[in-house]
Amino acid sequence: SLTSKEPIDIFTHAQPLSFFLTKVHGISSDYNGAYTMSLRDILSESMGNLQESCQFNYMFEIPWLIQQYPTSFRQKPLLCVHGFQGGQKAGLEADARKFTNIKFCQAKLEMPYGTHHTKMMFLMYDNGLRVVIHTANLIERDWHQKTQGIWISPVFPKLKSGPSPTQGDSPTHFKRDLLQYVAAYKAYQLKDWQDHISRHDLSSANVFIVGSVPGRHMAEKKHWFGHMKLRKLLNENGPVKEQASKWPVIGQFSSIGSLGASKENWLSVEFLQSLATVKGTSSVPLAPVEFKLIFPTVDNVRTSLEGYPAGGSIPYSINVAKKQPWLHSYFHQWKSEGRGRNRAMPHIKTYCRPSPTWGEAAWFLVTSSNLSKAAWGALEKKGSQLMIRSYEIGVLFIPKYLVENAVFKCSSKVKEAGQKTFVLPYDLPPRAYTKSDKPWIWDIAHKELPDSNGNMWCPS
Ligand SMILES: O=C(O)c1cnc2c(C(=O)O)cccc2c1O
Repeated sequence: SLTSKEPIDIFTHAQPLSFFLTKVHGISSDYNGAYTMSLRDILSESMGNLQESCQFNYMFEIPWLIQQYPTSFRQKPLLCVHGFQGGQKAGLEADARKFTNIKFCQAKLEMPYGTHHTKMMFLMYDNGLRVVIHTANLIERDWHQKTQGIWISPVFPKLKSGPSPTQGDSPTHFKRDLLQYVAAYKAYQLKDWQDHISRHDLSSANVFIVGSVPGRHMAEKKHWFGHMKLRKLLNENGPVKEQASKWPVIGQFSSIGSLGASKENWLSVEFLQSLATVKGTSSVPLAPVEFKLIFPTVDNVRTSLEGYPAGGSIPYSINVAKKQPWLHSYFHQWKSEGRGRNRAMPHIKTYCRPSPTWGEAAWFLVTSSNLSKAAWGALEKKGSQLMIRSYEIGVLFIPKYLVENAVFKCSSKVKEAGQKTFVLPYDLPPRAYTKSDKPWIWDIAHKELPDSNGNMWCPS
């Protein structure tokens, strides 16, 4: 049906949810059709006649990136927004030396241990502006055999009435929040893109922005970013208590930070309180809410398409893991039978609130944010300020802005999905670790069993 169609047809078929996974090399074409895109697809002529673009990301392979643009677009102005400093910054600029159309913007990172994780594209066409928010680095390995998530906006037409921060906003305040996010860089190289955004009509945007910007955010700013923005959005637009207060919460990610000596330090109180927020309250959930975490096992990585090298993009370090053994009892395996991606290791990060029967969801978030305080923020000074170290961005899907129901019908079984089904990246219910399963840790040896290429993992 859709496997041979142009990218724009794949895009249209996936409306209004517009949530995609990246195509994966080495799996059946049945799972690389509907609801999947490659970077070449996203940048293709069928999606729009590109004039200039802006790529926010963490890692860039410049020659490979340029190759993903159609030949006719490779000389168009391209701004790359990164967080690199010193030698890494010099290396990036050297790689782009021969591409005179490429400029750089170095995002300021004033908080120690912060990174520029945000993965977003601004695509300016001759007929409007498209925004893409996703989870993949701009390196070939991230688009080859991993599971990555992508949200693609409609083409936002130009406002007839000239630039406006408020005209052309959506019921989800997408324009206001995107401008607020970009403004936080305080970077002169982004001024033209801030102007482009303000000159367009984003009223058709049907998702909420959940971004993170480094800093100590206090007073009203405390709810502008990180998990406190999610708490505010769920307080205003989440499921009602009567319906979902007993529903589980799922977190799925590809890296983990230091979360403290026990769950109460951050995960099960501050963070879960935000994820479990229902409309009208954000007090600690009445009945304890089940929190299930999906993170690859050593065996998931070993038997993956890439083998142990997949673990090179799953940077959970032994020095962090050994401090939080309590965390591993929350863990579930990576399973994606429905999407044909059991062996395509996750670099996608998602959070959602499914029903106990697993066929519905009250909300779904796809984001660059892993399970870390650096990404989501940690409350300080008796909860009066939220300290965030990194730049992150994601989009929150709320049913009433997308379908005629109060909940999403959800499934990973892409072959059975109806038009209004939220097609998930992984199977529900999540499958718990077995007694012998261990979480993937990237900086210890794994040499009991060879991987799918017959190799062992011996990091030095
Ligand atoms: O997608 C990203 O933003 C991102 C950031 N950092 C890393 C690291 C690291 O920071 O050591 C190691 C391996 C993969 C990633 C990665 O994929």
